[in-house]
Amino acid sequence: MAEEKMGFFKRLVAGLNKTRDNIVSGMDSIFHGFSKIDEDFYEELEEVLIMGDLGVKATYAILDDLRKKVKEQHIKEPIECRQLLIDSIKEQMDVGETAYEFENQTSVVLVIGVNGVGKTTTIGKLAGKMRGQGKKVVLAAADTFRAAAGDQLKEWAHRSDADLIGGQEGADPAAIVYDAVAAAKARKADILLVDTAGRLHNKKNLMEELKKINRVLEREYPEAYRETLVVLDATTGQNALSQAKEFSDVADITGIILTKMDGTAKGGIAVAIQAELGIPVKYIGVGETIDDLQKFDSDEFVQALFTTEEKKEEGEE
Ligand SMILES: Nc1nc2c(ncn2[C@@H]2O[C@H](COP(=O)(O)OP(=O)(O)OP(=O)(O)O)[C@@H](O)[C@H]2O)c(=O)[nH]1
Repeated sequence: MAEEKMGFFKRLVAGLNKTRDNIVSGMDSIFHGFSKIDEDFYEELEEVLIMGDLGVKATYAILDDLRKKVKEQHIKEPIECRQLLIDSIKEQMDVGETAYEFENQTSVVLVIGVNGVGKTTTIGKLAGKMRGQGKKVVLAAADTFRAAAGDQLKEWAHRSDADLIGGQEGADPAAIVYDAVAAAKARKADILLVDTAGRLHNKKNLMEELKKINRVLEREYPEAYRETLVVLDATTGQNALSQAKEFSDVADITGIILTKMDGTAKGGIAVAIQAELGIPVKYIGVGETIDDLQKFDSDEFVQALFTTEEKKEEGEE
């Protein structure tokens, strides 16, 4: 079947193959390998969850919850823990309903992320998505630190049919944002997407830069709905989690975009991010083309993760 014909769920199931091998296969062999629920059973589960990048905090919370339910419901068979564990992961990931309000009104979306995580590609995909909904999109190339960043964004602006402002290497990012706001207003844009730098090794400068940009936006564009998204590379696992933590120290993050979820074994990081930080993963990147950005739904994610070979057929509809 052609890739583009695959249903959303089936694509998600397929994209999570390596993560599934990493987490669910290990769990299933524990469920089948143990004849009773004892300390060794919990210890082995703990190892699988930690190795699966769910993070220490979420792992402990999930196992505490499992122990509680096993006791309360007088569970005796290890295999009965499978569904309890699925429910528990979903509960830990619960961050309430994820809002996408910026899609429905005049808005400014600041996009932050360190080099190489897929920030530029993601902004291009987002621009394409918004253009696809008939929206007028302006891109602000305010990541002026890296020489090629502006050129790369220009290419994506062309591909997604969005207007581009800025991109001059070494220019003041806040000045670019100022110009971009003027352009967005003049052209009656629905969405202004701002590509900002994310140099975590210099947190103080980053904080100052974001403050300056925020001041410009508050002053010049108070009517616009605000969103601040951090782009993280799922293949970096725990590193992505620590980047998310560091960024949340310097900015009011409203959502995460996890890139490269296609084919990574470290997709469990989505659990760690939502469970530990309470910040919603709003989109996942599932490939390199303009259409490879999907809205993220944690229940669906956990369901897809635990969909085994024989159950995949059901998910294809
Ligand atoms: N497989 C896959 N590749 C992706 C995804 N998102 C981005 N990439 C690739 O990751 C690489 C880095 O993406 P960029 O957009 O250049 O990354 P960046 O964060 O903008 O990095 P700089 O431009 O260096 O700041 C590119 O080769 C992209 O095609 C994704 O969801 N899946």
